[in-house]
Amino acid sequence: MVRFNALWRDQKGGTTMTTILDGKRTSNALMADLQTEVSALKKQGVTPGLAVVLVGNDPASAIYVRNKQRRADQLGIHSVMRTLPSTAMQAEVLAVVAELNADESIDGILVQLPLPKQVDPDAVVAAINPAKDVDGFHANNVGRLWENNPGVVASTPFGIMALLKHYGIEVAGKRAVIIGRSNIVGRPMAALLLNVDATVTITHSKTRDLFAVTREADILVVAIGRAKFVTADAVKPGAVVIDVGMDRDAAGKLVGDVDFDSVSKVASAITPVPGGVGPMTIAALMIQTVELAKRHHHG
Ligand SMILES: NC(=O)C1=CN([C@@H]2O[C@H](COP(=O)(O)OP(=O)(O)OC[C@H]3O[C@@H](n4cnc5c(N)ncnc54)[C@H](OP(=O)(O)O)[C@@H]3O)[C@@H](O)[C@H]2O)C=CC1
Ligand SMILES: Nc1nc(=O)c2c([nH]1)NC[C@@H]1CN(c3ccc(C(=O)N[C@@H](CCC(=O)O)C(=O)O)cc3)C=[N+]21
Repeated sequence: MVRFNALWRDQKGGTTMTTILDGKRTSNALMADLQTEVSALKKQGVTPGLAVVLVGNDPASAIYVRNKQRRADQLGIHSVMRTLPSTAMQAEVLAVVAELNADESIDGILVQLPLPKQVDPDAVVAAINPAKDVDGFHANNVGRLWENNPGVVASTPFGIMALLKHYGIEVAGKRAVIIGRSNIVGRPMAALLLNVDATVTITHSKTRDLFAVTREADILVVAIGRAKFVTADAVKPGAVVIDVGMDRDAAGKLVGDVDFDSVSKVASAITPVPGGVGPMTIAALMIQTVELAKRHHHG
């Protein structure tokens, strides 16, 4: 069921309900379907295997690691965690990746980003077997995405696309604006939206008059890493607003990059934090781990 909260005023001055895009509920629904698939695979003697490599102590990574472990356990996905200290050298990280590449019980490998500064993320990502690259970060998989060929894609953008689809939000022909150009969110998000015929603009810290650009958006995806950065004056009335941020406010509470209270009054649909993009990212990771396991065992 669609949940509503505020009323927003449309361009003709009428009032309309705002849809809260509930990532938690949507994720639970997708995981119920995936459970059937995992159970069927297990009957054939195949247990999907996921390995997570965590180096150091990034706070957003800590949340991610905890929640995906819980979901993997629930589904019966074999999940292993390799933790290295923040002082680990690049060679140690590469050695762990090599070991997981060779491990037959592992279908998907995910290296948590960011990595400590002495470790080059490009070198680590390049070392992952592209067939086990469940995050879709390897250049082979990034290339396939931009060529609009099927393959694994970054979990967060994949999860966002699944959420839009679940709520029946049309993308073709729409103006999509993304704030942020990271390899893990902004860039793959742009490619996925482009592949379904949105007109896409990517903005970043050097963008001039940022809010003039974001006000053009029918679909606005925000992945910056600054608490409540996007306020109502950045948003066109009726826009769909997707908040990727995992930030802390002054009181230490988990909040997004979007000021939910003001923006939910102008948006037609908006994701909350928590309970929006985060759970969809986990769902996407589980779906793609199972997909890789199927490819691995059945070709
Ligand atoms: N819910 C989830 O599943 C996930 C949540 N996250 C969260 O999303 C947020 C973003 O993550 P990530 O993409 O990895 O972050 P990065 O730090 O890698 O990228 C941030 C981007 O935001 C841009 N930016 C920074 N400040 C501004 C500004 N003032 N105006 C416009 N653009 C700006 C940067 O621009 P420039 O390139 O010019 O520096 C950069 O492109 C974080 O809070 C992170 O924790 C991340 C991944 C998954
Ligand atoms: N290689 C890599 N891939 C990533 O996708 C990746 C990463 N590294 N590094 C860190 C960021 C961050 N990230 C999150 C995913 C889910 C939640 C999540 O579950 N959020 C819940 C939080 C609920 C709670 O408080 O527990 C929610 O929003 O509802 C958070 C953060 C993925 N990232």
